[in-house]
Amino acid sequence: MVGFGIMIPGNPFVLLFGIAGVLVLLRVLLSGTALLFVLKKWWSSIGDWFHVYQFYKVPEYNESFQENQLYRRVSTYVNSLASIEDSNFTNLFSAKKSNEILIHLDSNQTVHDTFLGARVSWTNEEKEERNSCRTFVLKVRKSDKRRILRPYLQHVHSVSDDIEQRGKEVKLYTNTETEHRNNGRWRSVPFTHPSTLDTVAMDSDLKNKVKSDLESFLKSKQYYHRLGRVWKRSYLLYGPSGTGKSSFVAAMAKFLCYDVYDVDLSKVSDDSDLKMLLLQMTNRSVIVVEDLDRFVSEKSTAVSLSGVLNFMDGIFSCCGEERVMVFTMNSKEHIDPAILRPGRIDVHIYFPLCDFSAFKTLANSYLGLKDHKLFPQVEEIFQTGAALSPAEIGEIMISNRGSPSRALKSVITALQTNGDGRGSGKIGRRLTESTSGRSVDESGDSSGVICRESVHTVREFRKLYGLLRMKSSRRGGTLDLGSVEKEG
Ligand SMILES: Nc1ncnc2c1ncn2[C@@H]1O[C@H](COP(=O)(O)OP(=O)(O)OP(=O)(O)O)[C@@H](O)[C@H]1O
Ligand SMILES: [Mg+2]
Repeated sequence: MVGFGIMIPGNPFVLLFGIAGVLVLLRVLLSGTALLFVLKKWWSSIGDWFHVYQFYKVPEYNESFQENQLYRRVSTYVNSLASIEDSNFTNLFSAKKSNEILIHLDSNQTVHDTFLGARVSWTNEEKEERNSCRTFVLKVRKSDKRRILRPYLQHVHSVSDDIEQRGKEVKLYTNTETEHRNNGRWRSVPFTHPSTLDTVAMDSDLKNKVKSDLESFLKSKQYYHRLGRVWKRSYLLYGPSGTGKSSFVAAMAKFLCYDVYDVDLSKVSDDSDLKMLLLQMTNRSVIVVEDLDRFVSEKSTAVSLSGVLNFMDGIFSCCGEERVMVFTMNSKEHIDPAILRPGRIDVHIYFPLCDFSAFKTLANSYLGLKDHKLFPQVEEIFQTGAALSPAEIGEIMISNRGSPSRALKSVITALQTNGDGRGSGKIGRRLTESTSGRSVDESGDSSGVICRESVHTVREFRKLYGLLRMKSSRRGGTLDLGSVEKEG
């Protein structure tokens, strides 16, 4: 009889070699199959039986609903780990550079990391419940925690700093409805508005003043702190529709390299909701409230006037630093004087309809024209008081960009038919004023924006623009050089 059996080699080395060979063969066969994944999971659970772990939570918001900066850093760090590719669920996004793909950890997924020989893991916890915020949970072996925790968190900090510096992308935040308040009220998209301070047509003196005002603001941390003031500055941009207010806000944010928070008052449920939104904004940001006059006069928001005033300079607005607040409106006429009272909004900038000088700037940028035989005719029409908004003129130029002569003729026709009288009295309004009690230039140089209290500066400025009569605006008590010119 011939028996079947497994031949066991007598030499132990041959035996070991054989076992190793079988394991390698198994590994090769199993790689890429679900079985390997299950085995790995078992192996890690067996490891977990032998260790005691410490868990650290990093929530997105702190108990006062302010953004936890560490959460943002951890998120940047975790999404940069190579091991994220081993996670079961990830989100893929196209990056700013068109051929780059970004991988982001999906909710409730875990990613592993090693540091100084210790193995740690991060889980991106996201609960379905209302009002619960997103949290990263760090898992560290108790035996490793004393040795690695501090240096590891420092490592997370410096890596995320590095990444953020390399690819700082300015973001535009918009507030969501109250019902969607999970994970905070702000949603962000990359801020890609094409406007810059160079592309906005406005009086070059005025533009330079605003530029130097912003520059001096950026350098004034110590100055504001010495005065016991919050390091923030507010601007009111007002003027007819299509004169470049929104474009200028975008240009300011780009110039400062700050994120933009665009507050939609129609989506704010009440005054305390507005405070909450303010608390959830980060530092180094431009906070914009567009069309404030409309919301206040039409009462198309649930926010009260006192809610708006508190937002501007109340105690809650002091919870952040290095912030620029910008309010836009079409006219100051129907606005409550409390909003315009001196000191409430630091700088007021008027955006006028197009005059001949602004027209030339637009013709240069839209049509590449420095001069043209039709320019004298255009100038003549402007002198009769005809005016259109830069948006209207820009539109005509864009649609006729193939033929500069046709574009200019169309502008002339539009000025003759639609622009009659709209521009009268506008020239003197291309001014800025400050109600903060300080010249914009912190060195005390009065060449900056006008201060309400600094009467000499105001007079000099008025002389400069040929405005000899001075009058306070009817209700606000704020200097409004534009209305003087208009009425005078
Ligand atoms: N001063 C300007 N210089 C260059 N382009 C301008 C200027 N004003 C307006 N435009 C162009 O017109 C369009 C509309 O401008 P924008 O939205 O900034 O006006 P606005 O003052 O905010 O108007 P509204 O009061 O209706 O919100 C933009 O595409 C912008 O490029
Ligand atoms: Mg606008």
